[in-house]
Amino acid sequence: MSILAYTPIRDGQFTKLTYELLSYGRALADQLSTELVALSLGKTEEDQLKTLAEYGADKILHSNDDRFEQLDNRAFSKAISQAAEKNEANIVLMANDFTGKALAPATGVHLKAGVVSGVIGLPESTDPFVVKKKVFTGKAFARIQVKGERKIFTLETNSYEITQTSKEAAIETFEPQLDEGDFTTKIIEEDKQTDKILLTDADIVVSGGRGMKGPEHWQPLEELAEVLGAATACSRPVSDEKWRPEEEHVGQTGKIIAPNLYFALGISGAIQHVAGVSGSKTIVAVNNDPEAPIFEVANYGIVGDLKEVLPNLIEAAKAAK
Ligand SMILES: Cc1cc2nc3c(=O)[nH]c(=O)nc-3n(C[C@H](O)[C@H](O)[C@H](O)COP(=O)(O)OP(=O)(O)OC[C@H]3O[C@@H](n4cnc5c(N)ncnc54)[C@H](O)[C@@H]3O)c2cc1C
Repeated sequence: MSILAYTPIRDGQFTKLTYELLSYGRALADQLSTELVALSLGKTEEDQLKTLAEYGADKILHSNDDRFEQLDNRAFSKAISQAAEKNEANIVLMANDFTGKALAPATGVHLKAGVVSGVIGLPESTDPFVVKKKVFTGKAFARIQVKGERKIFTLETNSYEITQTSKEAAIETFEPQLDEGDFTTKIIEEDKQTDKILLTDADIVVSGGRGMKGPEHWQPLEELAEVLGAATACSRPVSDEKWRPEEEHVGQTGKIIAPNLYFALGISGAIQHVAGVSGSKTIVAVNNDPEAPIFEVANYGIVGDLKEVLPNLIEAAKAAK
């Protein structure tokens, strides 16, 4: 038996979540006294592939097939299943990003595996096999027993510490058996909305709420984002009022994000907003109301008026650079 971790590549790089996934996979493999196999599909530089070992992989499988250039649910899930079968992997790990969310159910069908999405830690027990995930927009936990022999877990962002080692591992070529009919998706044209940092990929996000008082006051928020190399976001009323574009809206009905650092500026912290940002590693809130609910979820809170606090934050960020 082994554990297979599917490690998606984006713009030629593995993401932070990939390294969290491998660190998690390493700990799970140690717990089960088995080996961790990393699988990469599509063109990837050897230097990048080698990093997979540094974060815990015992073996790296790589397919250089051009056809893996864009995500295709059918072809990718079939390839992952074949890799799992070839390596007798009873556990398949994926990131709980758009790739894992798309591929885990289809791979589950191929492998007849039990699928749990958004797992937040190592199994609480392995006999029976019980994993934990957040439910009800992060207000409660569920412990889920997976009964089947084969299991697929997608790991929630920011739920496992990255551990780097000086390990090395062999890179093996993997050639899945796929025919043209397995590639069902063809991207004809890409029309990028913005060349700014993508909100869902951003490491740092600076977000504004109704406390910003109007679209004409957004310049300092954008300046802070620029100094920090951050993406900008907003609460729902802000996008409803057209102060900011709809694609910046985060929360239950907007984008779900999990950056390393989230600034909530003039955001009250309503449950529907927090549902979209609670996966953030660190939340910094600025609000002039000390009773604002955002302070219940914030790691750092500043009680004060944004007119005074924001220029100081910008200066501090510039100084830190
Ligand atoms: C079904 C449903 C789905 C929803 N989905 C979402 C969602 O996806 N995302 C979302 O964001 N909301 C969502 N909402 C709305 C949500 O309930 C809140 O109404 C909304 O998040 C509040 O936005 P806000 O914090 O920007 O505004 P407010 O609640 O008005 O808060 C503004 C905050 O700014 C502070 N403030 C004011 N002036 C200053 C100042 N000068 N300096 C510092 N602080 C100041 C105030 O103290 C206050 O805490 C949803 C609601 C429903 C019913």
